[in-house]
Amino acid sequence: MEGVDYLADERKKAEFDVNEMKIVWAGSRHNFELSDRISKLVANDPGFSKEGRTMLPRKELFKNTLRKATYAWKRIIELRLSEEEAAKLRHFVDEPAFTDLHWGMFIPAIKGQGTDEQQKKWLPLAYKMQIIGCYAQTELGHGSNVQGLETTATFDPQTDEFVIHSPTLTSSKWWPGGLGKVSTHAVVYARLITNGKDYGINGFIVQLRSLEDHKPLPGVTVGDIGLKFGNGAYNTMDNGVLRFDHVRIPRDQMLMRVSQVTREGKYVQSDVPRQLLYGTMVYVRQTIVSDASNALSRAVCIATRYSAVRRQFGSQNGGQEIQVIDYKTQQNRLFPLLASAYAFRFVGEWLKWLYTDVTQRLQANDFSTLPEAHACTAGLKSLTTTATADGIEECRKLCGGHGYLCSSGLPELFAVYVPACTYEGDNTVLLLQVARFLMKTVSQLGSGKKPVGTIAYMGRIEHLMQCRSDVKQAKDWLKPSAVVEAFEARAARMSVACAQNLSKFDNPEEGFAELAADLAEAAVAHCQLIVVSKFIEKLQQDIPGEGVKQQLEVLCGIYYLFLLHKHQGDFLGTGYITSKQASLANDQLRALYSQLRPNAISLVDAFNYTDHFLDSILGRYDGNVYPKLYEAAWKDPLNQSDIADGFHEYIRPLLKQQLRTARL
Ligand SMILES: CCCCCCCCCCCCCC(=O)SCCNC(=O)CCNC(=O)[C@H](O)C(C)(C)COP(=O)(O)OP(=O)(O)OC[C@H]1O[C@@H](n2cnc3c(N)ncnc32)[C@H](O)[C@@H]1OP(=O)(O)O
Ligand SMILES: Cc1cc2nc3c(=O)[nH]c(=O)nc-3n(C[C@H](O)[C@H](O)[C@H](O)COP(=O)(O)OP(=O)(O)OC[C@H]3O[C@@H](n4cnc5c(N)ncnc54)[C@H](O)[C@@H]3O)c2cc1C
Repeated sequence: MEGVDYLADERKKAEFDVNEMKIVWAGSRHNFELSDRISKLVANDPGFSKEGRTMLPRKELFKNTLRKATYAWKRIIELRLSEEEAAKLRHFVDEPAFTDLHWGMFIPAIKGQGTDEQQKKWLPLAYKMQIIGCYAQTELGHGSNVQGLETTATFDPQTDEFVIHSPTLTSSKWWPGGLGKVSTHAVVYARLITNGKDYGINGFIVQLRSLEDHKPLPGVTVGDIGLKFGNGAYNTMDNGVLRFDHVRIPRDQMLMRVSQVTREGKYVQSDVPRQLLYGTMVYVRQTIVSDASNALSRAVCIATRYSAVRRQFGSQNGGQEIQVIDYKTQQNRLFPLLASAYAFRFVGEWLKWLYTDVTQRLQANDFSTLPEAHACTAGLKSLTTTATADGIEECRKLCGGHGYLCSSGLPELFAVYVPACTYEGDNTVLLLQVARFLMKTVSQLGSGKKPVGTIAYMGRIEHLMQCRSDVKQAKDWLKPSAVVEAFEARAARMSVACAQNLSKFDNPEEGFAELAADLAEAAVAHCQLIVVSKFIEKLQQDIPGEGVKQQLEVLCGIYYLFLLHKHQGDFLGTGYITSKQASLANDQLRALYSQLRPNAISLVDAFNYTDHFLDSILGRYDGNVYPKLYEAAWKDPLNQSDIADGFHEYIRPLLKQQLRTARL
């Protein structure tokens, strides 16, 4: 029945002020009001409908995305939306498109690596979308190893130009989003060669297509790389291939903030570190962490609502069966994901602060916090995207068979999300960057250099190497100090063990390669410590709203106790806890699940998602699942006629043949 809220009873059980929780989730009242307003604007506009998206063939799907992106731009102009509002609108349109790369990477690359003059020239064009750009770094042969890129940019002093060239097949640019069919320009990463010397990778602004007829410019070969995983999903994006045949660009299209080439062809390295060339990646990794909480919370919202609607077994005397959310096994799979969504939200907020801080310092030529910012963005990107991709798939399973239907929203969400584990740095490669940072920190411990920020705990290494947990009863695991010390001791001991093993090798690089799996685990332990600490720090703030803080305390407890349970081997193996203390942690975890249960639906309501954004029958706000599933099935193209296309060619002859055989 329309208009009935099938989850109303669940909502009545809430022990906290949901509206206040919405503000905590959004980060501020301003953010909440902004998201609320723009998400409704998008949901109520038929121009942004998602109807039938997963059924469209590629060409139509792609054209539909172009239509939506252009329509979004039209609305942004008509409504005079600010930059912040426009970004929100694109977010709620919820369809990967070339605009993500234009706004998310092309513009940031010019801002971060261009000189003031270059920014003045290119940014106004890009802001008005008079040029459309992408980020062309990865090649067919190299993605993770940026220093291994092969495209060349050779300076020609005769003409004051760079010659951009793809010398081999493997040097073809491969993957850049927005490149295949849309971008007019790209920031291309190529080896800078001048006076016969190779100075490594640098960014160059290169025009690819005519601004008149959109044809590729002479020397440019460009196209789409082909269909990707999933129905609809990331196939709305034109990930592209690009080859250059001696394409000439003016010298001033080399992005020159980090290094310059003079009119005479002299290479000049400025006093900013070369790593700033990787700055756009650091920026995007930071945004990916916040985005992990968006994607995970969506999946969790669907699985939680459906788990309250779905009933299986346990009916007595014809009464109702049990809601599957009441099974402890369902809670043990679902509630840690709900807690993780909140945990990633808060660590994302903190990371945004860290990024802003490091950016301000860089502007003042203070590069001291860059290594930590790199380690944090790389490590947290890896940790949160891995957990989110796994979490979305778990949510699909939590919804049983119906989760496998596209109308559940989960298959497409997974297919769109899962490449986040690979793009912007493969998750294992990024963990090894964190491990390098940790090994460097451990090796400098005796030098008098005090570790600060997220590795400050290493400064208490002597204590952390020998302390033992003092937990005596289950509720002792609710003490923040007990928890933080447990995660610190585990991370510190795993890092020190790696460092000790590394010291047995004559060649440190060989040792690093041999011990890579252990090093990646130490990096995970360090990153989990950051997430746990930031959640606990959040709880030390003043949080208004009846019962809000208490709910967050429950979620925080579930997040760290679930990790402790899952990684028991690390905590026991490093000798910080006993098996009795591990078992007490598990007792406390179960108790927290019971506390969370009545609040589960309201905790996902606090995400404030519209049904348009969720795009899931199982996750509908009103819980009216079965009639809508039934209705949706009949919309499938296969059901447009009772007799299937192909019946006369394939099924009828079969049946006839069976009849003949039967008569024989
Ligand atoms: C709202 C906006 C939304 C936006 C959404 C956009 C849509 C998203 C859609 C998806 C779009 C997807 C788009 C895409 O996918 S774009 C393509 C993304 N590609 C990658 O992420 C490639 C990953 N590879 C690398 O980053 C490098 O090759 C690595 C790091 C692996 C090695 O590197 P390298 O070969 O150089 O060697 P090294 O390890 O000896 O390191 C040397 C030193 O440099 C330091 N170092 C390294 N890296 C950084 C850094 N970044 N900042 C600061 N420092 C850094 C490092 O600590 C070391 O320091 P030290 O030990 O010597 O002190
Ligand atoms: C959907 C999508 C969008 C993308 N968009 C863009 C874009 O807009 N612009 C752009 O430039 N690029 C883009 N990329 C490319 C992306 O950044 C790369 O694919 C990514 O950096 C991984 O590199 P790779 O493909 O070379 O993986 P590989 O490095 O080849 O990874 C293969 C395997 O090798 C392992 N491995 C590699 N090196 C090591 C090591 N040192 N130690 C241990 N294990 C290792 C990895 O863990 C992985 O298991 C996109 C990719 C995807 C999937």
